[in-house]
Amino acid sequence: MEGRAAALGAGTVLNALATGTGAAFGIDVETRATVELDPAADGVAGEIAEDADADTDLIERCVALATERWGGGEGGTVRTDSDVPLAAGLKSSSAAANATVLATCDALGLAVGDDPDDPAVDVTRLEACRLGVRAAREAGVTVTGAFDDATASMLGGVTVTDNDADELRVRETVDWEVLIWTPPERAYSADADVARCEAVAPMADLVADLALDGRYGEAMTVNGLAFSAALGFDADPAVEAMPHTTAVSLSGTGPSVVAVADPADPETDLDAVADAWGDRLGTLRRTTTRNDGAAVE
Ligand SMILES: Nc1ncnc2c1ncn2[C@@H]1O[C@H](COP(=O)(O)OP(=O)(O)O)[C@@H](O)[C@H]1O
Ligand SMILES: O=C(O)C1=C[C@@H](OP(=O)(O)O)[C@@H](O)[C@H](O)C1
Repeated sequence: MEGRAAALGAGTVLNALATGTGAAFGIDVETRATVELDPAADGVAGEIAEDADADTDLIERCVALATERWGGGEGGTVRTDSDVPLAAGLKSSSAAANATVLATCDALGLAVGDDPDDPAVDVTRLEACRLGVRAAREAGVTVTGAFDDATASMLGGVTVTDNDADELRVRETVDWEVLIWTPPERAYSADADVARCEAVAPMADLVADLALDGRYGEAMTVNGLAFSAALGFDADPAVEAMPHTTAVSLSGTGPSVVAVADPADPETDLDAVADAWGDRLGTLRRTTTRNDGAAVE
């Protein structure tokens, strides 16, 4: 009983740590999971290809919760390999959880889809996403549950969510070119200074209003300024990028900064941003948004 799936990394439009309302968008950077189920196995053993010392609790819980819910409580193994850097603000935890839950469904021989009324669909992607969020809460890798990041990773496009209720408020497609700067340091969401984020709640409310109005670019840029200040990140990379982009923001609790460009806007120029960011330590990555989301492979 082997199953495989892949899920997306994502960038932030609105960090949910201030108010519980968040927004994010899927990008073309993937995490893949392979799950091998064995009814005789005692528990689940996880492995992360890029980092033998990283914490595998999240993906082990994802398999265990999924087999409890949709299978017969099988144990087994789970292995992820990922292009999403761990704890860099690009939603590695959401991508790993989503890929693992879908791979477990695949190993159980279940059909995954989006229409809950379709008799051919055993598990919807939104149900799978909520199970991954539950596992993330239990593993202690999240503050709010990060349903915003989880839905962007699972469904693709841009999503706006209420993370207190795990409710999807908006999902829309978005087509942007993307440039990401990831500094060498890491920032685990669970260690973020929540009180400092709550202090900028009036700005987060403004960002939510812009996002709910479909003004995702302006929302994202305001988010970046507010949360860079709250979390103590330098806003210079965002200021350098602003003249050449549709939007730019610190992603999640950092440290990555994500710049996006609407290809239909001749004023945007991500090459100019790459030049401006070129001397900074860390890595630069060019990609695009994705609107298809996670899938069984
Ligand atoms: N590829 C992966 N495979 C398994 N677990 C992962 C993977 N990437 C991240 N995680 C889990 O997510 C945690 C990091 O979560 P978090 O700090 O929220 O980072 P991010 O902002 O990238 O989601 C890790 O400690 C690990 O438990
Ligand atoms: O743990 C959480 O509840 C969250 C973590 C942040 O993302 P990162 O995990 O990318 O830092 C933030 O953007 C998100 O809205 C909520």
